[in-house]
Amino acid sequence: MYSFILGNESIKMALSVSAGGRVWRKFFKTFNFGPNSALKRFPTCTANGRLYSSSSDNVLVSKDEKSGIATVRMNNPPVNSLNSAMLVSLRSCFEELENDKSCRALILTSQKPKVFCAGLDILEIYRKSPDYVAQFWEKLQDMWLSLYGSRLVTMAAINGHSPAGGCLLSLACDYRIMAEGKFTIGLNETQLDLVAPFWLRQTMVDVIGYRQAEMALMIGALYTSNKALQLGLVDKLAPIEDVQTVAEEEVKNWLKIPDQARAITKMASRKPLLDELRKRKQEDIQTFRDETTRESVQISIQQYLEKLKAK
Ligand SMILES: CCCCC/C=C\CCCC/C=C/C(=O)SCCNC(=O)CCNC(=O)[C@H](O)C(C)(C)COP(=O)(O)OP(=O)(O)OC[C@H]1O[C@@H](n2cnc3c(N)ncnc32)[C@H](O)[C@@H]1OP(=O)(O)O
Repeated sequence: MYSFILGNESIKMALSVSAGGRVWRKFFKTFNFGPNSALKRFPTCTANGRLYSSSSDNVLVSKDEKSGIATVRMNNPPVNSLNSAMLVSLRSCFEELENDKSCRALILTSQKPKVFCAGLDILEIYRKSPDYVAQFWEKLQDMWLSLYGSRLVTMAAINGHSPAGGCLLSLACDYRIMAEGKFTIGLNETQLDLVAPFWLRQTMVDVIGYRQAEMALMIGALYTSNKALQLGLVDKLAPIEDVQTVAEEEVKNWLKIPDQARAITKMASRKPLLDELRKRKQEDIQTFRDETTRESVQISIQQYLEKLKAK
């Protein structure tokens, strides 16, 4: 019964051979997984289970065939900022791993230690047309839906700074291990005169609780690793050179839990937010487009860029 969750077809197969099939059937009927749900997609992986077709090298993927643990390394120098190409590569990589029946877990990390991800590429929202920023935002939504809604064990191995969109990626994972030291993490959007969208704010609330999230979001706080651990924003700290090894050990513990029960439990708790974004996708795109192209916001972004360059 507790076989891999590969998509709708294998779930149906598992149900038909299972004595407890009725229970699971009722579960899936009750939760009515939507069209983008990882649990509904049909697997398309090749015979050897590898289908990593990214045409660029901004995302590097390696997979241990024995354990089924894939490591996804962001590789967009100098700071892994999330531009359109990066968002598309990440999404396609997450989806390919999702559909790879031999993959059970994903570790997300940076190829360049000291910076996990600097967040959205600010240049993608600076003096761009409304249509361009709308398309950019949709790419972010789609990437997030694929990571947050993944059946896999997802672990962020945060080997450096992780502001804004870096924190968004981390919060979309199941567990976060961060490098000790001077590195920071948080949702600092308000410092750029931006407002984090409802789905991102909600993940912060879900992870650190209402009061702390409300405060952190309002002041756009960036926390050191120690403070982030104290708040529960990350789950564990490790010396920077050990972050990957600690992540692999932690994943192995998680993989002792039967995949199906773990993934269904995860989906049951994440489905409301996934559905809410799917339902309000266009409204969310419009808000982003209208907000970011406002002249006052463009001036704030320009000032922020100048501050970054002058650093
Ligand atoms: C309901 C309302 C809806 C409205 C919604 C509106 C907005 C929603 C936003 C939602 C979510 C996400 C937002 C974001 O992610 S915004 C981006 C925020 N990111 C940051 O604030 C981080 C900025 N970067 C840094 O703090 C540092 O670069 C660092 C990550 C700590 C790394 O430091 P260091 O290693 O010293 O590198 P440098 O600072 O020297 O940077 C190297 C070059 O990279 C450029 N850079 C850095 N970050 C970015 C970025 N995010 N985008 C574009 N470019 C970036 C930096 O300027 C340097 O360029 P140079 O070499 O040409 O000088």
